[in-house]
Amino acid sequence: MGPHPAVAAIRLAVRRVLHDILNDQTSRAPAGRTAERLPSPLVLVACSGGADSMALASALAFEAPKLGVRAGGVTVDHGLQPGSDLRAEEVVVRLRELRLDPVESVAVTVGREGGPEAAARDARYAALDAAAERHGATAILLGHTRDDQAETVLLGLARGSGIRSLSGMAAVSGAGGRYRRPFLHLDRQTARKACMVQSLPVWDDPHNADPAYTRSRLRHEGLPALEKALGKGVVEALARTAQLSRDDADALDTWARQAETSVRDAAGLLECAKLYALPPAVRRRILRRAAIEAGAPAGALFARHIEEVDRLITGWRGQGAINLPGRVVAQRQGGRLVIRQG
Ligand SMILES: Nc1ncnc2c1ncn2[C@@H]1O[C@H](COP(=O)(O)OP(=O)(O)OP(=O)(O)O)[C@@H](O)[C@H]1O
Repeated sequence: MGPHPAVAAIRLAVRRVLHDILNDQTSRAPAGRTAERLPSPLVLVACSGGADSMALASALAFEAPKLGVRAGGVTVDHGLQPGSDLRAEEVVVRLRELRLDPVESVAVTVGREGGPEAAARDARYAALDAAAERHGATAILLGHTRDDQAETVLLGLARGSGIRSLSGMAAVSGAGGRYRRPFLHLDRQTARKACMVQSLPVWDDPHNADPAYTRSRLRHEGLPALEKALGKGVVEALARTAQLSRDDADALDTWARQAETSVRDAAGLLECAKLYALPPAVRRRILRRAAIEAGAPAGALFARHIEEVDRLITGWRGQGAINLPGRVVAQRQGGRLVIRQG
């Protein structure tokens, strides 16, 4: 008898990603080095001890040896709750029980910038990056599920900042494609079930149920209300929206990069008449890139800033300079758009 369907599903998802990692390694290898002669790659699982990442750890532990991949694990102690260090040690024990090696717990200090969720995320990714460097890991697996993806799309929708923010999380991201999300097409229930049938103890993060956090409210109130109103398929539809939006956003980014050279004059200044002729989605991307290049921090540059700069092109009536974050100033001068740090 084969494994339980939930266990089969998590293993298949991880197997596919391990194959991708091995293929990438082969295609990047110097000419003449065959797969047999390449060092066995190390893949780490980022594990909070929650159901999603415990399921991921168990599937990695099962699949990696069969493919000649070394498998390890990292848990990050955010230090946000009393006893979080003990819990991290427990996660370490559970990962070792799965025969992952190396396994480590990393303590981080969470700052305040961008709010509690963003600050914890920044600290976590910095620690995971450092762990990957320290151990020479080829990839780090994250346990984000289809449900997490649906939540991310809704958060992007509420921000109202275009299809890039609707495109959610990428299956592959980070420096050199370091981060992989094998469960992005799998629902949270499957991961939880896989832990249950394998008798894997899981830890439920109290933050996940804390209504003080936006994502938690969305998970426990927003999405259930949407499912009630629109039907059960809404999570899947939102995740599909993410994929379609990502493809569209990538295409528009490419278009904007190509168009950018043709709207600059010999001195490299942006020509307003040529910008005017472009579709708004392409033009706004060029304006955003120009503002970031001039020194505006990407995270502080909102759609309303770009819309204002855009009006210098499409709604010109002699208005003055526009102030952007990072002391960047955009102004129209003799048919040219000048964006620079003031
Ligand atoms: N403290 C942590 N240490 C290591 N990795 C983490 C930690 N917290 C989150 N991660 C990684 O990020 C992924 C997403 O975490 P997040 O807390 O957003 O989602 P989740 O649905 O609660 O996941 P999980 O059930 O695995 O805790 C996790 O699956 C895990 O891979």
